Formats: sequence, structure tokens, C-alpha cells
Amino acid sequence: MQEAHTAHAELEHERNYVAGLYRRLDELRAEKQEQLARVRRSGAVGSMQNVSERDAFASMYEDRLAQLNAVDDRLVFGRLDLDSGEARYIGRIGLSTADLQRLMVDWRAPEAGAFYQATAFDRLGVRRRRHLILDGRQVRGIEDDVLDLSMLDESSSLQGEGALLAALNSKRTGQMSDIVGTIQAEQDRIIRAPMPGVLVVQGGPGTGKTAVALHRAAYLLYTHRERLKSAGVLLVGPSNSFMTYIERVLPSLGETGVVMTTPGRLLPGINAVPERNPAVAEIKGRLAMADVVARAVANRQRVLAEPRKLNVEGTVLTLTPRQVTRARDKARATGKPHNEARATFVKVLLRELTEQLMDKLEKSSGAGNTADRSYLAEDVRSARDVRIALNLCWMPLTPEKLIRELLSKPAHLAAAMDGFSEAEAALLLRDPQAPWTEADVPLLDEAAELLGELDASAGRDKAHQDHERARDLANAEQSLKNVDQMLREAGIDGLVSAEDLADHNRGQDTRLTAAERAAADRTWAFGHIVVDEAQELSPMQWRLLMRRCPLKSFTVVGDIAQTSSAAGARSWQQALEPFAQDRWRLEELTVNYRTPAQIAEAAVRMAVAAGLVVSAPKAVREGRWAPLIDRIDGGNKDRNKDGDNGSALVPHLLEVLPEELAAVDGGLLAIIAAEHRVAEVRTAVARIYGERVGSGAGGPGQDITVIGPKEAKGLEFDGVVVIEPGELLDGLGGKVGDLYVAMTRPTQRLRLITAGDVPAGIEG
Ligand SMILES: Nc1ncnc2c1ncn2[C@@H]1O[C@H](COP(=O)(O)OP(=O)(O)OP(=O)(O)O)[C@@H](O)[C@H]1O
Repeated sequence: MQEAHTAHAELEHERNYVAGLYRRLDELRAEKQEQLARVRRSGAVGSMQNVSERDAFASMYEDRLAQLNAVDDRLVFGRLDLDSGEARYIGRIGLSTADLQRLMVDWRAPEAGAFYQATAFDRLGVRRRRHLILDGRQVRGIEDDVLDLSMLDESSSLQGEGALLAALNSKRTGQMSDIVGTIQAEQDRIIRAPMPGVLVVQGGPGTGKTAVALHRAAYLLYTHRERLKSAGVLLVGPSNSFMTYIERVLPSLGETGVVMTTPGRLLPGINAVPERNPAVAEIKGRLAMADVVARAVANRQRVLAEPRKLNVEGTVLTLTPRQVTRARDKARATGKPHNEARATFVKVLLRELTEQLMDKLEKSSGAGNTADRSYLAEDVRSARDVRIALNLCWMPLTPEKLIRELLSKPAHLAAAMDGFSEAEAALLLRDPQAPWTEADVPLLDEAAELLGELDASAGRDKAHQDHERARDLANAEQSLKNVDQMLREAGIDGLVSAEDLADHNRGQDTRLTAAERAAADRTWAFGHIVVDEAQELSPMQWRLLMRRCPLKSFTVVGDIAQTSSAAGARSWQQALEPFAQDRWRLEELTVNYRTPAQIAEAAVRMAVAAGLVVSAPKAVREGRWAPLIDRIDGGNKDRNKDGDNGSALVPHLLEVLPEELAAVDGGLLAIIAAEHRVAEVRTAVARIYGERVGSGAGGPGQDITVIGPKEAKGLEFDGVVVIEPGELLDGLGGKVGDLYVAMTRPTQRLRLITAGDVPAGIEG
């Protein structure tokens, strides 16, 4: 009775406090709204002459407002009661009263660390950790960990499902949510690890690698704001559906400054499709392809087979192979990329040809006139024959042209693919019109690096970048001086400090630039790169990413056992050694938060039986259902000419779907099948369920998803039905990564439907 009473009082207390936090948030919003309106008004009455300065203020207030709006849902999630008597609230952002009394600490601040790290053995000065469970703005419950046992007497034993389990058992929405309220200690250590160097986070399925990667990006941006704002953070994930799945997490943490992309979009202007042929992906992913591209470039710096006659305004000149070789050597000696070194090549030859022309004219007319030399040079430069000959020897090239021709002309390939077998070279041959694939992107990037800018003046080298930045900074400072005066005149003195504006302008400038430049400038150097599902990257993709972050500051998360790309990694050592030697650190995540134990264990047994080395994380939940296995008739005797034995699979799927949908009860259901079946299955399911059927991460409108295993990577669903699991095993010549991925997607329930054999191990 007494206990219930105390619990109720505690809940009331927290509701009042949280209501106070929201009042403060609303106040700040209103304040920013008002400031925004005033700045705009002051512009309208003409007291502020410089529109761009006014806009700088306006966008600063807009940004802050957007941030305040983004953190509204579950603004606060924790409270620490410290030995000192202080009650410290932990939330998405820091909040203080108008007179600077602290109301709530940002989860990323050092003072919030104990919320995630304190244990009964190492209390870190914490007597009690309280989770506040909010639904929108409402406190629905509280849950306490009492770390100082003497406190047990004072405090009630609060009931209720743990905050963590509540989060884990909730229905999936098709959008990943943040885990900021329930980050576990082993995850927190990784999130807060120092920024420099390469940190590899290995963890089995569902251990929170993606969650950790995103929270780490938010943490680094908060902790190293200055440095990262000017350089930016790049986050690379496996697919577009995956990016849609995670896109809300960072904004909900109040961060918008991360550039997010996939391996197919790492090169500005190129939107590559997946590479469907594993053998091609594997070859194009080899580091030796860097030499192939280098040879392809060198082969485009040609020497004439024999002397060539050139007509310049009626005079015939001769260009000899020797002259071309000398000019080529000089151009190469500059060490500049192909397009830039071409200037040297052209200059040397134009000079020689002009001399030759002068000699000839002198000889023919008897008397030379050196004053005409500049005209002669121009004649040589603009002569059609000369232009053709120079281009023939040293053509300006775009990466697209070089690689397209390399991959579509057998002679080009044969000349560049030293050290590869003929069969391998033949595999790479493709139609010149074929779309770029993810495996081509690093080749294009390599080519871009070796070719340099077509128009050297468009090249934005480092010195140029620094110069621009310094100039923008000076401008920002100047506008601050001007605006300060104007604001005072407009009666809005003191709203913004000098630091605010300088910071903001710089942040604004570089944040916009980081995102824009990442889209437009291949040479942008990021301050930190986070790579998710990193096991899939080929050596050539690693090479490209290393180029994007010369400081080599990386967070690399993945699971070697889930590798399904033929070009992917077999070990972190093998993947990183060429770039980081042994200067990388490994952390492991050991707890599976997604998949119930009964299902996870079946997946691990299957993987082990198939010879895959897996780290088997410990599942936090047992789960309600063991995996269901449906064996249906129509086995191998049904096999048609395509080797398809599955004519009975789809009807059976349709039969059991109502049961599966009922089991997930409004949650998301995924049907995962080998790529060649996906279209057929999707059509059949859509015939009955119509608009509810999608092909991505799912969502309230599309609660049924039909996808292949690659697309499923990184995603999760309440229920999963795997069609013909054996085909996911076979698909990649014995690689089991795909089936392992498929079986570890559910948060509640797994069903396997087969007309053939159930892969070994699953049944225990
Ligand atoms: N500390 C936590 N609190 C609440 N939920 C968590 C926590 N850690 C992980 N989760 C949840 O567990 C699920 C799996 O996390 P995540 O997708 O990050 O795992 P992963 O290791 O990337 O998995 P995979 O390699 O299989 O793609 C997600 O729903 C995530 O929100």
C-alpha cells in the first residue's frame, strides 16, 4: 500500500519535472520564433541593408528551431541521483533556465556518461539511475536501478517492464529509432571512444552495430564540433532502403550535419546499380585494379608508330616518334595527373613545331623575322592537323570515358590487365551503354585521381579550399560588425553573441558545403567516416574511402560472418591491413538485442554446420516462437528446366500469410527469397494484399515487404518468412552469409518454407 503510494508520488514528481522541461523547450522555441520574426521584420522596414547578413541570422534561428522541434519526442529519458545529492536529468539536448540553472544535460556531455556506465560494482558516484519512459511528451513509467543499496529503503521498488525490453518488444515501424535512453555499457564505450584512428566494431546480428554507429556520429559531432563542422562526417551504408530505414535517427538526436551515402553514390554525379555478377564484383574489387587503371591511363599517352606529316597553313611539318617520346617523358616527369600534365606535353611539342615552322619559312623565304614568332605559334596551335595529332597522342579524358572504353574495348582491356588471366579480362568486357555498377565506382574514382581535372582551373585543390575558407571567415567577422550595429538600431541588441554568429556562419558555410561538396566535389576530405556493414566493401572500395579521409579517422562496423559480397572481407585484418597496417583497434559487441534466442540459435547452428565462423552473441530475449519449418510437396521431381522446384512454394506462402500477419499483429512482415524469385513472389502477394506490399524497409502503409537477402541487410522486421532457404545457401557458391542474414532479421517470429531440404543445423 505504502509502496504503491510512493510509486505514485514519484511518478507525479517526474511528470511535473518533465512538464517543466517541455515548458522551457516551448519557451525557447517561442523565443527563437520571435527572434526570427524580428530579424525578418527589421529587414522589411529597411533598417538592415544587407540582405545576406539578415539571412545569416534568419537561418541561424531557423536551424536552432529545427533542432528544438526535432528533439520534442521523448525529450528526456534519464535521471541520475548522485552521492552529492544532485538529481541530474539526461536528455537529447542540454537545457537551462533563463538564469542559467541547469535543467537537463545533453546525453553526449561527459556528465551524462555515468548514466550509461555506472554499475553496482563501479557506481561512479551514482546512487540511483532512473529511466523515464515517455510516450511523446507523457511520462508513462519510471524504472529504477538502485546502485547504492542503502537507498533501497528510501526508494520504492518500482514495477514495470524494463525500458530496454519495452523498446525491444515494441513493433517495428520501418524506421529505425534512436536508442539514446537505453544505450548499454558496452555500446557506450564504443560510442564515446576517442576519434583518431580506425576503430573496428565487430558484432553478430542485432548487437546494435548500426545503432552504435549512428550514435557515435552524433557523439563525435557534439564533442568535436569545431573540427568536424568544417570537415564533416560521412556515413556509408549498404543500400538505399537501408538509408531510408536509418534516416530519422540522427535528426532525432538533434544532428543534421552528417552526409549519408551508399557505395554506389560515392562518386559525385554517378548513381550506380548493384553489381549482379559476383565474379565481376570480385575482380573489380581487387587492389590490382588500381594498377590496371594506371596502365589504362598510361596507355592513353601514346607515341606515334612513325613520323607524321602536319599541314600548318600550307607548310608541311613532321612530328617524329622521338619528339613525342621526349615530350611525354617531360610531361610525365611533372608528376601531375594526365589532364594537367597534358599542358606540358602540348607546350613542349608546340614549341618544337613552331621552331620547325620558323626554320622552314626562313629557309623558303630566305629572311627570318623573329617578331612573327607569336603569330607562328598561334598558327601551329590552331592547325587542325596539329590538334588531331596531339589528341591522338595525349587526349584529355574524363574518368567515365576512360573506364567505359577500358571495359568495352577488348584491346584496351588486354593491354591494361597485366597479371590477370584472359578469362578474367573477358569477364569484365561489357556493353559501352551498360549502367555503372557499384564495382565500377572505385575504378572511376581511381581514374579521376589519375586524370585530374579536365579544366585545370576548375580544380579545387587544397590551397584553394583553404583560401576560400579563410575568406569566408573574414567575411563572417565583418558582417558581424555591421549587423551588430544594425541590430542595435533595430532594438534587438544582445540576442546574438559575436561567437554565435561566427560559429554559425562557419558551421552554416561548411555544413552546407560539406553536404554540397560531397555531392559535387570528389576531393572533399571528411573529418571522420563511419562505415556500416563494412564487411561488404571490396579492397578497391576501401581504397576510395581512405582517400576521402586522409586523417584515417574511421569507425568501421560490421560482421565478418554476414559477408555476402564476393568482393567483401574475410577478416578485418585482411580488409584493413593494406591501408592501416596494424594501426586499428577492435571492439566487440556481444549481446543480441533483436532476434529472440530460439531463432538466433537456429541461425548460428545453420551457419556452423555450413562451415561459417560466427560470433554468436547472447540474445536478451527468449522469444515466444521457435522457428517454424514448412516442408511442402513438390520437391525435386517438380524441378523444371530452370531448376525451379518451387511451383508449390507461392501457393503455400499465400496460405500461411494470414497466420503470419495475425502473429505479428499489425507489425511488419518480410518475405525473403533468392533474387530470382523476388519478382514472382511480390506479384503474387500484391495480387491479394495490394498497396500493403513494398520492397524496402516497410512502414505503416506497407507492412508486407518482399525482398532479396542483399536488400534485407541491416533491416529488421517483426516477422520473417524465408522462401526456400537452401537457395540462399547455394546462391553464392557455398557462402552462407545470405541465409544467416535472412534468418536474423526478425524481432519475433521466423518461418521457413521449403520444397527441398532444410539446410543442416536449423533443426538442432
Ligand atoms: N541499447 C539498446 N537499446 C534499445 N534497443 C537497442 C539497443 N541496442 C540495439 N537495439 C535495437 O536492436 C536492434 C538491432 O540493432 P542494429 O540494427 O543496430 O543491429 P546490427 O548489429 O546493426 O544488426 P545487423 O548486423 O544484423 O544488421 C535495433 O532495433 C536496435 O534499435
